[in-house]
Amino acid sequence: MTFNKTCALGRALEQGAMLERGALVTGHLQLVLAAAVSVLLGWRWLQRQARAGGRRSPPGPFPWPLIGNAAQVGWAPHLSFSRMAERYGSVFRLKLGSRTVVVLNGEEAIRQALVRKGADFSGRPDFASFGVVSGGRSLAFRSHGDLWRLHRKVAHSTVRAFSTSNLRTKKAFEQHVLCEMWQLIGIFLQRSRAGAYFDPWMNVVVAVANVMCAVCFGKRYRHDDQEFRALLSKNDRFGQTVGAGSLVDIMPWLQHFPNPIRSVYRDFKQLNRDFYLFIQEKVHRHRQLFRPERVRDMMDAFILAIDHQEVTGDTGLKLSPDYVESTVGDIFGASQDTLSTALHWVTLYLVSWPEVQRKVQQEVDRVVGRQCIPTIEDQPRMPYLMAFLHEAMRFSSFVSLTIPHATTRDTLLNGYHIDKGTVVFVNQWSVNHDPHKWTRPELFNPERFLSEDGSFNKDLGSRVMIFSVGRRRCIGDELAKMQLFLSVSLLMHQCTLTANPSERLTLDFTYGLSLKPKTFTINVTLRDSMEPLQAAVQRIQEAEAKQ
Ligand code: HEM
Repeated sequence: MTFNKTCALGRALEQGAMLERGALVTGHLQLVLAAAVSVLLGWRWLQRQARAGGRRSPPGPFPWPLIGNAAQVGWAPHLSFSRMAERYGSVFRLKLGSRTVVVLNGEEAIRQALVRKGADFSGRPDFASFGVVSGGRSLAFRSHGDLWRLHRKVAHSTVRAFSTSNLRTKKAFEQHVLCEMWQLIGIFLQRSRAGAYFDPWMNVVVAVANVMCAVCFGKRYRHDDQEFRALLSKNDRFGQTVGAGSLVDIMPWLQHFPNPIRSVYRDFKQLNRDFYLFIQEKVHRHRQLFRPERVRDMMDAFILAIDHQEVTGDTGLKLSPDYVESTVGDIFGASQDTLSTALHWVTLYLVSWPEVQRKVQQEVDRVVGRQCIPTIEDQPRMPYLMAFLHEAMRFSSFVSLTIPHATTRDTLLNGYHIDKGTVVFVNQWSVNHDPHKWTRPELFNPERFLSEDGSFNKDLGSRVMIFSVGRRRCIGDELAKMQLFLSVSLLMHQCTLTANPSERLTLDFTYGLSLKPKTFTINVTLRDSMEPLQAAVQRIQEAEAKQ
């Protein structure tokens, strides 16, 4: 027994000594490894410097092997980047996994890169996830080149032709918004019966998507259509995969063994397939009923331009027929996610600051009256509403970082050398919250956009950066502003929104390509009669029935 004990003790001591020796050896090994890694990094840095001909690359934090600076980016990359910019300057460099990333902060650096050096910064990274969107023919996620230029021209002119190009198209678009807002308000009132509070998110998404469905392929869906809701409910997962700082593309080795990132990417591929099939089915039916002399909607316009007129670019390149699907997919996807997120933030701000809501209602009543309904022509006479919408976009900066860019050639920015193919993150949030440009940017204050005479300060409004700038600037900015103006003016003319007193309202968000507010509930009451709105919708429906 004793022997055994001694033996056991002896073995334990021996094991202890071995462990200690092991620890010593491991300690030495760690030192040797650390030294080797440092030498390797130093050598690679020297090589890079030599390749850059001694030119300076942007400063930045020390990158760790394998993950680089991924741990420093955290849950809200735009906030981390703004903090890093205070230390390293408005142009700095990071390593995310295997990729070098240059981050641009503040208006000067961003305009310098995207506008003055637009050709050098208009590429997209060769990320695997970008190749999955719209069957690999996405306008938004593919890199620059002649085909992209032609694609963008066709898409941009068609979007304008069905929304903002003249008063007739504006009126046609306005009617789609009017019908959807009438439906949405009806549902809000139903869900608010007996003083109930409800989460407005999914109804807002369906209403916004329905406007784009009507414009793109002349169809709308019921709010309780489960298939449509399931399709739209995947917006978050899309944005989390393609948003700047997502781990899917910067650590491709994570795809080789089971882990949450691999599941996210598999989900992403599936949701892109589902979305593409949804659009493909609509295009198929449209092609069967297509008549060139009767262009019914945006989809017909793309079929006409791509299949029949075979538009060509300067270099003679053509878009193949499957660009109809990818273009409609891009426009439908890009618009419904961003616009529903914008309306969700607007709703949150209206219930968070009831005095702002009252001012909007007073202005709408003064300009429109209670017997008519707001129209797009009322916009110039509603400076407070315009100020509120611009403050909502500035304060939320809900597309905090644009879709990632990439350099198209070796280039110089602020005296720093940047290699061709470098990933570039554009921090729009830093522009909208720059304390040197905005007084107390952390406060929500629509009045900042009003001049002394009470008019809307357009110059200041144009300094809010949410649609990006330069060659990749959003092609739907005018449509988006028009839809937001019409939706909010109609909502405020008809209803009062109230926060749930048993809930603590928070301005926190979930990160992705667009920042989403956390769930909140509201109650909606009718201000007086819905008759003028009802009558306007009836007139539209009767006119449609006659066609
Ligand atoms: C409030 C609403 C919207 C916001 C905040 C917004 C914002 C943006 C941003 C930040 C980009 C990326 C620009 C860059 O990478 O530098 C973008 C691209 C794009 N947006 Fe929008 N967008 C909105 C609505 C729309 C709408 C309504 C449409 C379509 C009708 C649309 C279509 C597109 C397209 C096609 C691109 C890709 C452009 C390209 O890569 O060349 N967006 N948008």
